[in-house]
Amino acid sequence: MPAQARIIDGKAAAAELRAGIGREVAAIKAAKGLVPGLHVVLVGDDPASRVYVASKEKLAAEIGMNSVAHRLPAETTEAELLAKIAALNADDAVDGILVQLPLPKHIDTGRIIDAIDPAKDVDGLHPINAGLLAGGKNGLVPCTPLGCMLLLKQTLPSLSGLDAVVVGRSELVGRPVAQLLLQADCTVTIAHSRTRNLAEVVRRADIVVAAVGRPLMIKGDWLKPGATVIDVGINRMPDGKLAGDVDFAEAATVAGAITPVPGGVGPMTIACLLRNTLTAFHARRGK
Ligand SMILES: Nc1nc(=O)c2c([nH]1)NC[C@@H]1CN(c3ccc(C(=O)N[C@@H](CCC(=O)O)C(=O)O)cc3)C=[N+]21
Repeated sequence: MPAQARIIDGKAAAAELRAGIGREVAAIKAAKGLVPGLHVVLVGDDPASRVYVASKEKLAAEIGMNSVAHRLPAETTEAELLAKIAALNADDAVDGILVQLPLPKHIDTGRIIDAIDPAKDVDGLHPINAGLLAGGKNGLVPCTPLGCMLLLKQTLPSLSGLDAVVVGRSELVGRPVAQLLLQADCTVTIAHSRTRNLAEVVRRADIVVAAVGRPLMIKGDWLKPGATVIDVGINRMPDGKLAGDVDFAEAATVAGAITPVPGGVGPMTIACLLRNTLTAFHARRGK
């Protein structure tokens, strides 16, 4: 069967978003002589993390931000990482701090996230930012959920009243994207590994956000015809290729619109990280 769904071009949307941020960065530099600074902390040498951090560094530099990667050895202790974060918190030139996840097992991730100044938490993961989001008074909002919403808003004329099903309940994606969908007046269901009749639940959705980390889990016949599908999954397959959480080949024959992997949510995540860095800059020292 031929693909019918509109392919949502996250790569193009992200490039456009970055170009706009680049123009803002240039204007800030011209007017104030200040350069927003994004600092990414990477502990250890996970190959996937290395690639992501290099990509964040490159794209931040491309739009004229001050982009610094702090690469720490895998043996870095929790106390040493906390000291690094305290130094970045205290440095006025640092607008955004992102600690690349996952961290080595000997480090308590929650303790590290809690130590980041919420005003510099461009990942939006600090409990203060998560709490603000849950209350509908957004501080810094997690990048991937923000990217999902921008793609949805450019795809659909209105989100109000639509049935949205989020598959996955992670702190990084599932929970925050559900909050944003609720703010956009969707009727939101958060499904997860214990959900009964998952296919039936997903079939009710006008909007499906798949964020489970299980390759090709969501099949074409799980979808309501015409549904908008946002695939957050980025799974490395045995053949080396990337696949989403949605079976794209099947889903594209049923959905109204769908994000590809790669080229969908991933590039938007990084663009939204740059957006958040600018937001943090404005809130802290853009006044
Ligand atoms: N503190 C923290 N914040 C994160 O936001 C975070 C993190 N840790 N750890 C890892 C995950 C993963 N992540 C991705 C971002 C962009 C792409 C991306 O741009 N992907 C390209 C393909 C890249 C490729 O070819 O490998 C795409 O989907 O088109 C992927 C994955 C951010 N993460």
